[in-house]
Amino acid sequence: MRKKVIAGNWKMNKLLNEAEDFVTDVKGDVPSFDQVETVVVAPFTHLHPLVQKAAGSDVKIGAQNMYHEDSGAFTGEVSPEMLKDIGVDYVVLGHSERRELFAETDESVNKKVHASFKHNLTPIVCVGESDEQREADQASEVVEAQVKKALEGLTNEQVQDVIIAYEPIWAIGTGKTATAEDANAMCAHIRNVVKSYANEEAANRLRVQYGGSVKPANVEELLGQSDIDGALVGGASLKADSFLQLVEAGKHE
Ligand SMILES: O=C(CO)COP(=O)(O)O
Repeated sequence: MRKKVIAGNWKMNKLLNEAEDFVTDVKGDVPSFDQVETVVVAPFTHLHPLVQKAAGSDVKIGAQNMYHEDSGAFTGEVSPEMLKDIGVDYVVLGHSERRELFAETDESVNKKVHASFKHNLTPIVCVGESDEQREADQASEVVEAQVKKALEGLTNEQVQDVIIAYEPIWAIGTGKTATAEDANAMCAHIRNVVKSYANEEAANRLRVQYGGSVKPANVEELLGQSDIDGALVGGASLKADSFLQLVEAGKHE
């Protein structure tokens, strides 16, 4: 059985004191790491203080992006080595907002995935189709191409530690959620795509999250599906009480 991962992607929200208060509020109430992985994915400026706030608790901290090189003349970028150095454990890669607004490509995501393994960061790789692509019946192939490129060149040992977040773009921040059945079908498709080039065991261990308007009211149905192993949550992760409800729903005994 795959352990669920509930990750709150704050995007560009919260000032430092609000972020610290949030972690202080939730850290005593989240289930143990053995029951569910709880990740707060925060802006770069907040990462180090949040790692310190979360120390000794079951809350892990993730970054929203990074560059693929260790160091050098890359003004404005943050390296995987820097993230690891301050105690960050996860990194979200290829979010649709980064693909759309900041020219992130499947190639750059693949480089970053390799860099995350070099520095022992767990990558949360985002994939998902647009409204137009879904309307044109291209969702499966779009997602398949994104997954194949993102994971290109990984070993089976690495593949099993990847987290893929299936986030249909039309469901992000819109209040529209994919039906639990549709979301599950795409998550199962993703696992089958992985099986076509990694071994069965690695593909069965890899976790696939759903993201897009996940909230306390729909999380249980989504997480109850056979191939949905967690959630990547924007809006509903910003308040401590709703975030805790989401994490609680991911818990197994
Ligand atoms: O983009 C998302 C998480 O990465 C989803 O955002 P919402 O939960 O606000 O729809």
